[in-house]
Amino acid sequence: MFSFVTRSTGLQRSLRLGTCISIKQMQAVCGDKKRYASTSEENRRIPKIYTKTGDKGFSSTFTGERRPKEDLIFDALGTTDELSSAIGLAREFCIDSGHSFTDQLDKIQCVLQDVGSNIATPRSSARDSHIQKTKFSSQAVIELERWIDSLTEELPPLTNFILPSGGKSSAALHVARGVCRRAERCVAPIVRSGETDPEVARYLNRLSDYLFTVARYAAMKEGNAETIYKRPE
Ligand SMILES: Nc1ncnc2c1ncn2[C@@H]1O[C@H](COP(=O)(O)OP(=O)(O)OP(=O)(O)O)[C@@H](O)[C@H]1O
Repeated sequence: MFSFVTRSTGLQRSLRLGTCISIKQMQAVCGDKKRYASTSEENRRIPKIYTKTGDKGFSSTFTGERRPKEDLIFDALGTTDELSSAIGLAREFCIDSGHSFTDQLDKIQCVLQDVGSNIATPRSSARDSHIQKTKFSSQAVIELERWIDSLTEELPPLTNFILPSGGKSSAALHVARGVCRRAERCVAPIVRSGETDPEVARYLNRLSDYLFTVARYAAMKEGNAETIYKRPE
């Protein structure tokens, strides 16, 4: 028999994964949205954000496995979350400056939710249904490449090493780029061990190039000079 309690608990866990909730996954956990919407008043009570189940230094993957919090999976999941937060902050500066590319940053934050879903579903404990629901599409990499190429067409060629600079939007995008490269380092070992989809690593690798390019683009559009590396005297 369908047990909403079990599914609701799963949804709460999924929602608390933070980086790994997507509509696809919510529907996966809830069965479907209609079913979720038609639950009784009692079941619709707002759940507490804390379950205390993580207090002893262990947490759950989306496949239901318990692992220590220092596990490579949580490291990669947490760093992807930091990356999305860094992009979110940069996006706020970019909106204030009226940049045209903020919808790209929105889209990237959504894709990073899917990256989180993939990471939170280690292949060694995933069932076929988990794998299908959290499959990461290579389409997102192609889209990033298109954006990079189009922004690059407007930029003057790079002739020097530039330092993170060029105004608040640009500098914040460089911070996000640094976090992206850290996320890439965290993901590398879990891709190598077969736990995570290699497309996730490709996406993060391309995303740091996008963030570098869009940081330069933001500086250019705002008329801000980028600081050029000079050998210290
Ligand atoms: N420190 C962490 N860094 C990255 N990911 C984490 C961390 N702790 C938990 N997670 C992942 O994020 C999800 C949501 O985090 P949450 O803090 O709610 O988990 P928890 O600590 O196990 O539970 P609770 O906070 O209710 O005791 C977890 O199910 C787990 O997959």
